[in-house]
Amino acid sequence: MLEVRELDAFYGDSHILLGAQISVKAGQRVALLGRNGAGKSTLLKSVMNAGPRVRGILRFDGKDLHGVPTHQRTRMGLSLVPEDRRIFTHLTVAENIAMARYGASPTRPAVPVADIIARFPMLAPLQQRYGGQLSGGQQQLLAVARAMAANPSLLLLDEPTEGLAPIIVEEMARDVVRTCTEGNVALLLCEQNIWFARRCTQYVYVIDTGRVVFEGDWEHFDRNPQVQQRYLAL
Ligand SMILES: Nc1ncnc2c1ncn2[C@@H]1O[C@H](COP(=O)(O)OP(=O)(O)OP(=O)(O)O)[C@@H](O)[C@H]1O
Repeated sequence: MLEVRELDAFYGDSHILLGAQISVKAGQRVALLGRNGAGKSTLLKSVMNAGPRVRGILRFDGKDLHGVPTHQRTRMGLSLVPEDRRIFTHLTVAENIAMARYGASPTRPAVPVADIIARFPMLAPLQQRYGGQLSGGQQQLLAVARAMAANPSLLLLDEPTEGLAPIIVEEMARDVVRTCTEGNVALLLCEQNIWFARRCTQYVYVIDTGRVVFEGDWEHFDRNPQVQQRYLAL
């Protein structure tokens, strides 16, 4: 489904990704781990055409993504929750979720708000509350719920647990796994929280200074403590 090969990414003259290679299969849930500044967000943004200039192979469902604008990538089934959430603070929770219809297409209609709320139970009592009145954790859940309302086939999540209380992290892990599994939605998750990444995904990539330095399932990851110490400081 997503194929990234020999991907270079640049901000101006800064060369951030150096030949990065990852792939995500339909319905597969994949973690991308790495230290601060390793290039995780840059990779997600490259997939969405949301900032860096890129060179290399970038394909989604067999289609070359070069030159495809961001809104079109959303209509193809890609949905990104960026690190800063981008919640509309002056709209209610229900209205924020309903905004997903602007990314919909005839072949990929938005999921009704009520269906999304049913999948994210913590949002049910908050439906009429304004985005700006939510806690950080509630805002993050809302951002994930809104991304799912766009009916993606691949969800890109950028460090959703940053700064969240453990109880919300657990709730989010449950909601993410359930909604991805029920809808056969693939996941590409950038994380520093290994517990959450392990709970949500089946396969792991580790990235360091713009290069993929490890890939494998979690068992393989556990058998390589040197990778964890060297690249993740675990
Ligand atoms: N808009 C930008 N312009 C210039 N350089 C940038 C920009 N965004 C990120 N960078 C640089 O690119 C490198 C990779 O950043 P990136 O955000 O991809 O890392 P990350 O692995 O997601 O880290 P974190 O976990 O801290 O979010 C860093 O050195 C960062 O300073």
